[in-house]
Amino acid sequence: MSKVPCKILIVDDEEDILVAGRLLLKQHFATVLTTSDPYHIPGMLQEHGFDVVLLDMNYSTGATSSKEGFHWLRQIKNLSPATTVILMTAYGDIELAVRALKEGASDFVLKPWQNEKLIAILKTACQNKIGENRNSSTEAAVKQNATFHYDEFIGVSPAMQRVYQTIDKVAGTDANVLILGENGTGKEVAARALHRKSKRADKAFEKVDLGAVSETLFESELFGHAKGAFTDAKEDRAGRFEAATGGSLFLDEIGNLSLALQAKLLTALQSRQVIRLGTNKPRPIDIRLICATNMPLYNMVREGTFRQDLLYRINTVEIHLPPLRERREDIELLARHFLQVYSQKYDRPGLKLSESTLRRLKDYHWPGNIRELDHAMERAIILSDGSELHPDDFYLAPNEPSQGNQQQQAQPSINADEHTLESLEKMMVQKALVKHAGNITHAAKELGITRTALYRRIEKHGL
Ligand SMILES: Nc1ncnc2c1ncn2[C@@H]1O[C@H](COP(=O)(O)OP(=O)(O)OP(=O)(O)O)[C@@H](O)[C@H]1O
Repeated sequence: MSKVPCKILIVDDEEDILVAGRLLLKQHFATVLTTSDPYHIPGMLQEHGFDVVLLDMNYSTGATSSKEGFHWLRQIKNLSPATTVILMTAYGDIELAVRALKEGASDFVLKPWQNEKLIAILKTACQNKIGENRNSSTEAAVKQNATFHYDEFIGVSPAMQRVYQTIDKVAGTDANVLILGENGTGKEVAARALHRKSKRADKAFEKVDLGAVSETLFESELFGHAKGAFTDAKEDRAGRFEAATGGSLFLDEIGNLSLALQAKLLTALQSRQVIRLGTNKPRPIDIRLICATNMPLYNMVREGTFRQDLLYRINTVEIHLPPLRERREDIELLARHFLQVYSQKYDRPGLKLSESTLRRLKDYHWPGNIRELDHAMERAIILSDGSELHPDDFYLAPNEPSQGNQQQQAQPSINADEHTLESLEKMMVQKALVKHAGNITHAAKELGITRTALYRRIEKHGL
């Protein structure tokens, strides 16, 4: 009996179902893969480009609300619109199944299934696919599909799927969210996604970089001031809390706040009101608070540099953004995304990544995470010649046994006796660039020189 040339994925958290399904379907269809972890769906879709996904509706033990099934149904339709989804539901879930059909599922089977019926449903689905795919394989369509996006995130790794699901769950609530992750992992992207998916989406998203607000301006910046409250206060001004009314307030770099300012922020959050400097009128605040930091807040609480009560106020829900080196399956997707963006920007159509470049990018430890990959791709595209990017076009530091940028990386020490002034300067510049993942502003700040002076030195030393 010849098998139907169709690729099927079965997703169910019960191993017995997967084994039974695989044994049955392999007799009739060319490719049958299974997974018990729905977080692997996006990665598997990208790799194999399935024609049909047979999807269970409930996952966490005992869950029967089918919420998860709907989440994964939407993910599949978003990532790979050409893939047919057939749902598996228990008897009694018919209403849910009907809702799922409206949301894009093609059909449903009742569990426990009848073998002939399941095969018939899948054959019909596959035959329809074969008709549709005569000219283009689903795999190619999936690979070319630029919609491996969740909001503005690119990434199919299970680690990122967990992040997307948390954002989906929490966005509709007013819970305070704390986003943790190394530099450049996408904390601001996550904060904006939370806002866009919330019921506050049509109101302001106010971002305050607490690392850049001075002690003296903190209160006026956050709570506002009245005319004449201090020398430069020429007129009444609302602070960021008020500006964010009805919307979201994103406090970035919250780990950089001094203890004195932490106390002021906590008071405002506890009382849910602010008082503009130079006035005594409390104004109620109506904001959704999102905070972010790359600092180890829990350690800081232990060391006494971050208030525990403030931490508990801001961390109702925590989102941890994994470093890029812990989700290597996303590197190629991101690299291709930036290739597309910058080859368009710099008018280099048709530019490709060589196989050896891809290998190098996937092996690298990316201490500056996605921001570093973004900059590395842009720089390589600007500096490269020819139609392909090669490993030499990238300025990447040697891989270190790094734990990333949350703890300071061990930098090779420099023995001044062994070098000339010139070579020392080159090494210092190099070291600062690596530490700050090519970020000129930060590297210049660390070196105590201006950005222009740093650019001059980069050019001088051919870096
Ligand atoms: N998953 C992703 N897909 C595509 N682009 C991303 C993703 N994550 C981050 N980026 C991009 O990487 C850059 C850094 O992201 P972002 O500013 O959100 O990081 P961050 O964690 O807030 O960094 P920092 O701690 O330095 O403020 C941005 O240009 C952002 O658009």
